[in-house]
Amino acid sequence: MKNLSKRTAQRLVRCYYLAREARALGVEFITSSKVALLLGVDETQIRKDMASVNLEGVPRKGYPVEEIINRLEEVFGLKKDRNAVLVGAGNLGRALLNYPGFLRYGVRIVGAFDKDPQKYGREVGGVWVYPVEELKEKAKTLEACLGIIAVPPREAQGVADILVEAGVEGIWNFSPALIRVPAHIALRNECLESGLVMLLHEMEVIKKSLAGS
Ligand SMILES: NC(=O)c1ccc[n+]([C@@H]2O[C@H](COP(=O)([O-])OP(=O)(O)OC[C@H]3O[C@@H](n4cnc5c(N)ncnc54)[C@H](O)[C@@H]3O)[C@@H](O)[C@H]2O)c1
Repeated sequence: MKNLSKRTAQRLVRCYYLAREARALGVEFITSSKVALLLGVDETQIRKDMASVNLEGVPRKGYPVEEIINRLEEVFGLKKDRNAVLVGAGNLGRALLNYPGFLRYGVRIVGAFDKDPQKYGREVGGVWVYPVEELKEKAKTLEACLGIIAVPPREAQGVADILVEAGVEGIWNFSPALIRVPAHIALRNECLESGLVMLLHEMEVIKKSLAGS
């Protein structure tokens, strides 16, 4: 299988959620036209996307929902168990530590770190919070391959550098800082604030166009 383009991967992630929803409703097959309609994309594109991960439909029935889920979990590497460490046990960090949903993707947060003595030396969501000075060593012993950053933006690059030294393979950055990592590290910047700014901007644009019409 060739490497997926970013766009194909994004569409397939949405197909994956759709298939899970369908399974929860007891649906066994889903047609490309239904997927296309629900995702708001062209049907031919959906067939191409499915074919790119070797998924084939059954004539007059569609794609087997269970097969979509299994195949995409394989493609996205969701069948592996992975340990993660979280840095910054503040408001957002605590919410992430208390969220059990990452386990569904094989991701277990096995340790948290903070620089504030009021925050470390206790458990949050069943995860022990250590002083950040122990991050590099502990992330190694805890065999963490994923680092989650929930510190203020000015601290994010320093934390990312330590995570890289600790040997993580991926960083999930929730701070708005644009951090830099070496090419062999996967990086995802999850800036909720910029999503909010885009939404507010869209609201303004819609309002203006309605006022002008
Ligand atoms: N709270 C939210 O809903 C939210 C939403 C979107 C984005 N964010 C972003 O997430 C980050 C955290 O936000 P928050 O609201 O949780 O802030 P917060 O101030 O509540 O928590 C930040 C935590 O990081 C710790 N910290 C600071 N520097 C550190 C370092 N070098 N090493 C280890 N720990 C360190 C602090 O002691 C604190 O516990 C920010 O970058 C923020 O912009 C937060």
